[in-house]
Amino acid sequence: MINIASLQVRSYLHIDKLDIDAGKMVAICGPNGAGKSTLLEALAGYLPIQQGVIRFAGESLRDYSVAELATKRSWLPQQAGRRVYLSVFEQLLLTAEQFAPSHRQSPLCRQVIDDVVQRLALQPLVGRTLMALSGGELQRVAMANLLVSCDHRLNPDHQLILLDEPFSALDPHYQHQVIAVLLELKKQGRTVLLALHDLNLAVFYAMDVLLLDQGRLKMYGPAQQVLSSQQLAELFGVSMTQISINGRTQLVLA
Ligand SMILES: Nc1ncnc2c1ncn2[C@@H]1O[C@H](COP(=O)(O)OP(=O)(O)OP(=O)(O)O)[C@@H](O)[C@H]1O
Repeated sequence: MINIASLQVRSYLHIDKLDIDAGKMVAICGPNGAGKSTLLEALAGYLPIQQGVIRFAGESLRDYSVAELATKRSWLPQQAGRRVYLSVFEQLLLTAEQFAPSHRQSPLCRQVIDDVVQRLALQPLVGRTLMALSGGELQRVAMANLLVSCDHRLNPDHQLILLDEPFSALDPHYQHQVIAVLLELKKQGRTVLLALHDLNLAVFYAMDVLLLDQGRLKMYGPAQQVLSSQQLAELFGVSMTQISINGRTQLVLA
C-alpha cells in the first residue's frame, strides 16, 4: 500500500526503504524532532520530495492530482480547525458535501453526519461554534470531520488515514473511544498511520511501530519488539519495562 525508496524530505528525513501493507495500524514514534510530522506531511502529499519516491497503492505520490489524493486519504494535522467560525454541524456538512456534490445526496450526508456524531457521542457539541470549543472538544470534532471524509458511503475510494498526535488533548475515555473507531476502520481494510507519544497505547493495542530517530528509520515492527527496554533506554533515556496485565502488555517505569 505504501512503499518508500531512497526518500529525502526537507534535507532532514531520510528513509532508504519502507513497505507498509494495507490494513495496518502503525504508530509513528520517536523523540521530539525525530521527523514524525515530517513523514506524515510527506505521505499526505504536502511536502516536496527532494529525492526518492513514495508510492501509494502502486503509484508515485507525484502522479496523483490533489482531487484524487483527497478521495483516497484523510489527513488530520495537529491543532486542526482552531480558527474556523462555523458550527460543528456546519463544518461536518461542508466536509460531507465535498464528497456528495449532488443535492439529491443531501439526506445521505445528514445520515453519515448523524452516525459519526453518535459514534463519537458528540451530540452536546453539534450546535456549538468551533472557536468556542476546548482543545479536547476541538480534537474530537476534528476526528468526526475525518470520519465523515472517509465514510465509504460518501467516499468509496478511501484507503489511508494519517493522523498527527490525534489523542494529545483527549482524556483517557475519549482516547480509547477514538482508538476503537480507528480499529474498526482498520478491520475494514483501511491503513492507519498515527504519530504517537504515548508509547503505552501502541503496546497496549499491539500496533505496529515505526520508530524514528533524528530523521532516520530506526526500526519497524510489532510494538512489543520495537519498544524493548533497551531501545527505550537508548532513544529516550528512560528505564522502562514491559509487563503483562490480564493478557495485555503495558510499559511501566522501572
Ligand atoms: N517547516 C519546517 N521547516 C524546516 N524545518 C522544520 C519545519 N518543521 C519542522 N522542522 C524541523 O524538522 C525536524 C523534524 O520535525 P518534526 O516536526 O517532523 O518532528 P516530530 O518528530 O514530529 O517532533 P515532535 O515530537 O516534537 O512533534 C525538527 O528538527 C524540526 O525543527
